Amino acid sequence: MTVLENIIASKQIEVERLLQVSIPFHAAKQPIPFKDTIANSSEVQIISEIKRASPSKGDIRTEINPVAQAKQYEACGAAAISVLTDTTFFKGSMEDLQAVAEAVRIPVLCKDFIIHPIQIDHAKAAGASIVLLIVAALSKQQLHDLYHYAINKGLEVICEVHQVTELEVLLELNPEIIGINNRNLKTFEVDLQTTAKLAALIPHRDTLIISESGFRTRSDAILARDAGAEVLLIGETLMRATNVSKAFNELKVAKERSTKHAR
Ligand SMILES: O=P(O)(O)OC[C@@H](O)[C@@H](O)c1c[nH]c2ccccc12
Repeated sequence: MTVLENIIASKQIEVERLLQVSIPFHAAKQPIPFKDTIANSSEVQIISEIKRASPSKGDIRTEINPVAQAKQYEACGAAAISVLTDTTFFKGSMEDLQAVAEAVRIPVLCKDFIIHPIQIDHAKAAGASIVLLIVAALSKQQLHDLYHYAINKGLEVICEVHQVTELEVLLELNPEIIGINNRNLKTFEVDLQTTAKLAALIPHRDTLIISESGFRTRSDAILARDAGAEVLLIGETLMRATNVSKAFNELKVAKERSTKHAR
């Protein structure tokens, strides 16, 4: 069994449980726009992640105060905050997301392995503005159904791909936002070239491309920018940083790139 298969099996049990209980959250705020705020910026934007632990890295910072960390991200100029809400594998929770969403004025992404609409209901009720759908974790039908379910709830959706075959399935949906994960969720291998490889196959100029995972240095950020990413999703490097704003600014690059790379 791959890690992804393992996680999905645990999500199936979690969904059974969620279907038995009433939703414990009632977000006061409406979703906050994300994609439309990116277009006018002159810099590559950053989605900063609250990630206490992961199956690939083990404990990162389990004791973190997610609200204090998120407020630092917001002060740095993050475009959005991603909160890992899976407990079993990432030591996060929907309570983390709810606390963060209440404390910041920027959109919050529910970072989880969504396989059922009930998870989208919980994410929205906890205050998420964006949800993630991982193409590798879903059938084509599930992907279509969950995508439209979330959009109809007024949420924005980041559809995540890692392989060409996943991208081909996804493009039929004509999604507004595509997340290219540089990390293979089945092997945990990270290859920053994944973004360039897949971005070159995305035909619509107005599709927002987010490059996800593995960013440590400024040259990593430049590589993704030159491949066509307008947003970077960064977790571990910011979680481990002793000086968050210094680490953030290191990874913040101008949008401008040489014309030979332009899509
Ligand atoms: O910590 P990193 O390498 O900066 O990665 C962040 C983010 O991209 C990663 O957490 C992630 C991307 N897609 C996911 C899907 C599920 C869980 C986690 C992820």
